[in-house]
Amino acid sequence: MLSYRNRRSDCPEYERAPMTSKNQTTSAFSPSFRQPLTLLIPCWRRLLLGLLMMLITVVIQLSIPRAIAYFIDHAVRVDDRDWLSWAGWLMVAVLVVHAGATAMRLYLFESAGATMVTALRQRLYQRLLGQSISFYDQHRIGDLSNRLSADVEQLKDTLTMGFAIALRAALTCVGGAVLLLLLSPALSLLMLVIVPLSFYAARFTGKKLRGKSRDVQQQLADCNQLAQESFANIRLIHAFNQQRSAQQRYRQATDDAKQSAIASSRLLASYQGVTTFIQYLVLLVTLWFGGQLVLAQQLSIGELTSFILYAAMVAMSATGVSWFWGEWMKAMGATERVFQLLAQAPAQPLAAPADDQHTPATPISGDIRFHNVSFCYPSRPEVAALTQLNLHIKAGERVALVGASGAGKSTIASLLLGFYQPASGQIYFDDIDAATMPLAQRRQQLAIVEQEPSLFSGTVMDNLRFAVAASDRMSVSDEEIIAAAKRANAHEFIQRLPAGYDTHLGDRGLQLSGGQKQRIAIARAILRDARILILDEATSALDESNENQIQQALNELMAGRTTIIISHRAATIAQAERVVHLRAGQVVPAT
Ligand SMILES: Nc1ncnc2c1ncn2[C@@H]1O[C@H](COP(=O)(O)OP(=O)(O)OP(=O)(O)O)[C@@H](O)[C@H]1O
Repeated sequence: MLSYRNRRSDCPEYERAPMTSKNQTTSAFSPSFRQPLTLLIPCWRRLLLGLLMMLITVVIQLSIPRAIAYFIDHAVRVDDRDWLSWAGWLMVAVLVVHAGATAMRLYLFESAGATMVTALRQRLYQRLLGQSISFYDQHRIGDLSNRLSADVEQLKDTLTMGFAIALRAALTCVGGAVLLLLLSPALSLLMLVIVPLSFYAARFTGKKLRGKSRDVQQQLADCNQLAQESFANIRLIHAFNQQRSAQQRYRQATDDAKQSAIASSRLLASYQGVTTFIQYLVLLVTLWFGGQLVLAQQLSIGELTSFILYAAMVAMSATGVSWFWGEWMKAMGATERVFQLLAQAPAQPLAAPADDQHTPATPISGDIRFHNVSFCYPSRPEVAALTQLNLHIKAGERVALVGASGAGKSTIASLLLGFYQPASGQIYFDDIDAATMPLAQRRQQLAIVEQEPSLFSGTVMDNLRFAVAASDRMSVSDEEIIAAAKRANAHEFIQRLPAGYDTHLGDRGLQLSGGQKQRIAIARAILRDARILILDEATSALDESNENQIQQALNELMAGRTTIIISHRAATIAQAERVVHLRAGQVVPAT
């Protein structure tokens, strides 16, 4: 007899999902600069128009100091009131254009951000759905949902508004620098020394920020995971009086995240301090040196005024560009895992290819054969769940799988459903090697009633329709759904719900009892009308009063189908024509 301890497997080293897990906060994966920019492609029209608006505002902004210089040096010296009011109206008109272009620019960039973030979320969600079940065995749900929410949002802010602000700052910086050179090359040289300092400070801080931001994001994901787990297990927490310890764990996790966020803010604050100092230093030096030039009559007061305004503009824009560098680094650190996930190929052949979904399955009679199948779960490669298992279930046969907990009963169901692939050996459906069958087609032949059926938030009708929404029977009428519910003995209790079939089931279907959920699951299996039926502890939540009713429904469901019954209940096992005993991942030979 094999014991668990010596159930070591000859399973190959599984390829682990590359995404970092809880304790790995650093990753070798690093998105290129271009990668995030490709996300902007779907909204390029809006962005282009936004850039045009930005160009208008930059040109206006750059022309203001020159206009002021002209005003000081010429206009106020001539006593021409008509000219003054004409100039006033012109300025109002320019300001209106400036305000309009600013509003348009903001709207265009914000809406482009919303478009980008939606497209990214959809892509990421699709990628996640396409991963194998073993991927989910190895990743925490809280972590993944954080990628979809907080990480994506962070990228949006940087890529759209942040990018726009930086671009405007860069344009202003370059334009201002050219105008400064034209005004006074001597004074401009001073700027050449000081401005690069602010870029250097940005580069230095940016690198550090990237790492810190990645840590913050990971710690936030940890908090999210903790909260999700607590909410999902809220009954257990209350039953065991563990509210205080749950609170402590959450406090600890959020305090850790706070510490990292504070460290990040400290870095950012010091950087802001340094750049602000550089900014004002530029102004002071310009003022002092410019004053000398005015005294030497090499510069007019108007020119000095406009020079100072340009110098301030250039210094501020340089800070803006370098600020963006910091933000970019932060966003890259925070979203490394988003790009890691996007780069992760869907798990073929485990994932259902999209166009397979609608291809009708080649009908099979329901004959199943496991030939020398060995398997270990990718998250536990050191333990064999099945070892050289041989099992033949004839079409239409009703077989019960029994055995101690951990013997491998549910694993057989998971392999049939193609959640995992055998490490060695073959599974045949009607002599067709399952490995050669498109996964979606294989699944069309199977229906499962689980021990703890999952219900989605939505109406009862939605939850029933879910069984066939994307299968070979593309649509079913409400009447067919109600007929299935009647056959599953679910119709009566559904009718008693506040809005009948239109009653909204809460998160995870909490409003229903275990037995009611199982009847919904049976109705789903009836709707699927598959050749092979798997009942995984399907009657575990039934009391004696409704057991007979359910059993009737199940008998009708099982008629003419290959049925695999996984159960510990003698009454359920008695429904089988043959009982297969499993022990330590193998079939126990009949004595
Ligand atoms: N998702 C998983 N990841 C890693 N190991 C798993 C996973 N599911 C099951 N196992 C392990 O595989 C072995 C077989 O488990 P399986 O769930 O098939 O047993 P079972 O006979 O259905 O047990 P039970 O009657 O308790 O449901 C056990 O050692 C179990 O710990």
